[in-house]
Amino acid sequence: MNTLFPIFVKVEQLQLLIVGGGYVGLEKVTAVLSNAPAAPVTLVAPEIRDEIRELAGQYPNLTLVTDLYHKNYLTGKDLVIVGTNDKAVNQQIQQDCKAQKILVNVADTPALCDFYLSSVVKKGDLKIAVSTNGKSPTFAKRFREVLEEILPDSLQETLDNLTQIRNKLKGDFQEKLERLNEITRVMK
Ligand SMILES: C[C@@]1(CC(=O)O)c2cc3[nH]c(cc4nc(cc5[nH]c(cc(n2)[C@H]1CCC(=O)O)[C@@](C)(CC(=O)O)[C@@H]5CCC(=O)O)C(CC(=O)O)=C4CCC(=O)O)c(CCC(=O)O)c3CC(=O)O
Ligand SMILES: NC(=O)C1=CN([C@@H]2O[C@H](COP(=O)(O)OP(=O)(O)OC[C@H]3O[C@@H](n4cnc5c(N)ncnc54)[C@H](O)[C@@H]3O)[C@@H](O)[C@H]2O)C=CC1
Repeated sequence: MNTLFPIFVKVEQLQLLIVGGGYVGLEKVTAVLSNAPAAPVTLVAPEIRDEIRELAGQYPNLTLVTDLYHKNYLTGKDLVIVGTNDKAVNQQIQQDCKAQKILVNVADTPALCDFYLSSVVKKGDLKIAVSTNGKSPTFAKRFREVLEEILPDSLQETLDNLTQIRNKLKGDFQEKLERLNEITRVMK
């Protein structure tokens, strides 16, 4: 059974730390910024890939720190993603986060993760997160591609129209709910 509880996080109002500046660091920072371009992100690692440095040029909210991890870097952080190539360091960071009740993801060790990243399908305001419970990230990626392909671009227009109707509808909650259910019945 997949017991993960999906939520959509307002990461733009949280402080995120990424530890590790290699391929995994790049993948994770790209995933975050492609969803939330203004999210405040700090990335710390002694060696940081050029692609990440280029991103920092594009995103003023991405702060790079060329240093080894130290517990002090957790101060003020809400979420941490760990992706160094040193298992012992990854484990230490996870323990430090748990001690401070900071939610942590250790990319290559599912057992040490409080949360997983997902494959994200985006069509305007519609966002669908795909999880395989850690079973196959590649399946999640492929399924994202399938959904992106089949969902029409006109979805945004539908959402905008529904928002207008939603804002115009008078009456109590129950009446509005019934009307909106009626209008969207065509989707079934
Ligand atoms: C548990 C989880 C924790 C987490 O990272 O949050 C995790 C763990 C691991 N990933 C590994 C490998 C790969 N990960 C990807 C890709 C993605 N991985 C992502 C999420 C997750 N990966 C979480 C579970 C998500 C779920 O439930 O499905 C995605 C969805 C989101 C993102 O990272 O942004 C993103 C696709 C984004 C997209 O394109 O849509 C690819 C493919 C590729 O890069 O093309 C490969 C190589 C092929 C393969 O192995 O499948 C390894 C082995 C490492 C090793 O061998 O050393 C582990 C560790 C382990 O499984 O033990
Ligand atoms: N979850 C996932 O999607 C995947 C996970 N992995 C695993 O993740 C790990 C990292 O992979 P890559 O990014 O490809 O490695 P990499 O070698 O490209 O980068 C490692 C990074 O960790 C940094 N680092 C090392 N010690 C550190 C410390 N004490 N403090 C801060 N930063 C430190 C290095 O400076 C470098 O930036 C590997 O163990 C790999 O097996 C690999 C592929 C996919």
